[in-house]
Amino acid sequence: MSELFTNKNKSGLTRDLIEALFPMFEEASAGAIAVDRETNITWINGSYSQLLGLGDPSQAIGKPVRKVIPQTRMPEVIETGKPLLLDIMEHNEQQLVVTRLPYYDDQGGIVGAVAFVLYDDLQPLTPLVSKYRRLHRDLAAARKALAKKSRGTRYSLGDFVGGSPAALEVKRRARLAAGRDMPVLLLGETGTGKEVLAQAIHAVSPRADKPFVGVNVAAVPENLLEAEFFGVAPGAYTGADRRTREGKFQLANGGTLFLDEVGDMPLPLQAKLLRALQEGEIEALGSNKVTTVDVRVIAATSRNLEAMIAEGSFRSDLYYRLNVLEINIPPLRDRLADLGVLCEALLGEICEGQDMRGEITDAGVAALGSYDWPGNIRELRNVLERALTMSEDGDLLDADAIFKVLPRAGQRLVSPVPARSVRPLARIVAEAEAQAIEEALVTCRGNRTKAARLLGISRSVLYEKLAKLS
Ligand SMILES: Nc1ncnc2c1ncn2[C@@H]1O[C@H](COP(=O)(O)OP(=O)(O)OP(=O)(O)O)[C@@H](O)[C@H]1O
Repeated sequence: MSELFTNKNKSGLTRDLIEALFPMFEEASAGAIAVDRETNITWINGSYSQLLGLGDPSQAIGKPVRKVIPQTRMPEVIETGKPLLLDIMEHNEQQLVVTRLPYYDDQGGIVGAVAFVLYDDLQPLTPLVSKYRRLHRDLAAARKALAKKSRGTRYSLGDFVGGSPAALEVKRRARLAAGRDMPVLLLGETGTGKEVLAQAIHAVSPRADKPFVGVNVAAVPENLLEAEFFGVAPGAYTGADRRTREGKFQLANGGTLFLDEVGDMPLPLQAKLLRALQEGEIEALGSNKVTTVDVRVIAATSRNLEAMIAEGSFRSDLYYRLNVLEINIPPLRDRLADLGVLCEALLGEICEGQDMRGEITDAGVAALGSYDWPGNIRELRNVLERALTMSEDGDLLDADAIFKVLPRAGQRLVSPVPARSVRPLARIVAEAEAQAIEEALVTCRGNRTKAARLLGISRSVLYEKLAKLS
């Protein structure tokens, strides 16, 4: 086998192949040309000279190929002895797909090169080129998503949509917070974007390439909170788990810890949290070893912490520790000017990857402005999603489409169930539950603790159900 590839045989094989394939290539290609060792043209066929606008092909013979085709890479093929199997060459604003091959004498020395123009128009390659572009785009999007994921965040400051003076002030303060390594307290009703903002602050802070770890205080049962925050030493609980379990503080080490619904933290744990923040030290449950942690805390709440301090349910020293830089996120009803851009962004998100247009008329936006949005932007997203689902007008939402789904005082939205239709019981129960939760949240203006009480369930069960719903 290896003798086949000695220089002599290789050159013989190449010549044989060239002789056999040449007429076929010449016929099928849009042009062909040959040069000698000095890169002077020795032959050019009629179609190539026509393509190059030469008129009489014989005029080109003997001329250096670069004089006739300035962009050619034939000299490179002669110099390296390596073929250029696929290349795109520009000539007179035209893009030509070319292949260039060296050819040898019987001693294996290069005597020249031959080139074929495979396509003089990229049209036949359009499916390939667009597939390549699409893959390239997908790759860039996947890389971006991966980078965000490895930081632990999904949002950046651009995701906090809004151009009203109130929204711009929020973004200004968020940028300020990002540049300073200090605790931040985010205040705002449910669904106003506290988590969006916390992630965005982390993503533009010097800790961006370190973890972002979030914990929703209200969603964790009270007896598990300490372990959730500070971890568990091996053997802390008799029997079962003998491994170390890291808490959120350890997981966030070097990065940012987001304490959502910090107002729901029980008093005994508030004291431990204060110590962790003051000393930068934590103690895992069942351990007597103190570990140092370096964590930047961003806390958020929809509750009135000052009123809680007055009634004795929140420690004032913890409040001052958390509230070094405060950002108040206004409710949607106080920045209705942002409805238009928010609709555009949310409809874009909802329709992404689906065959839906998702647009809203000015009258549709004005209709949204008639409501007071206790669930804020989360509720706006739900309303738009529902309007699109029920839309009969090619996904263009007008005022009628909005009024059909907009909750009204005393009349909550009921999904249109065709009369007498029988559906699986589990689905009916799930829908009734979702509706009851929504009603409770609206009645309590988004206050989840009150809503849970109204529904007769614990806060953590309510959070579990909300997580499933979203
Ligand atoms: N300014 C904004 N621009 C675009 N989307 C937003 C904005 N604010 C919130 N959202 C969207 O609204 C939803 C709720 O946001 P987020 O979870 O950040 O609110 P929150 O204030 O933390 O709510 P909660 O207090 O109930 O946890 C998310 O889907 C988020 O993407």
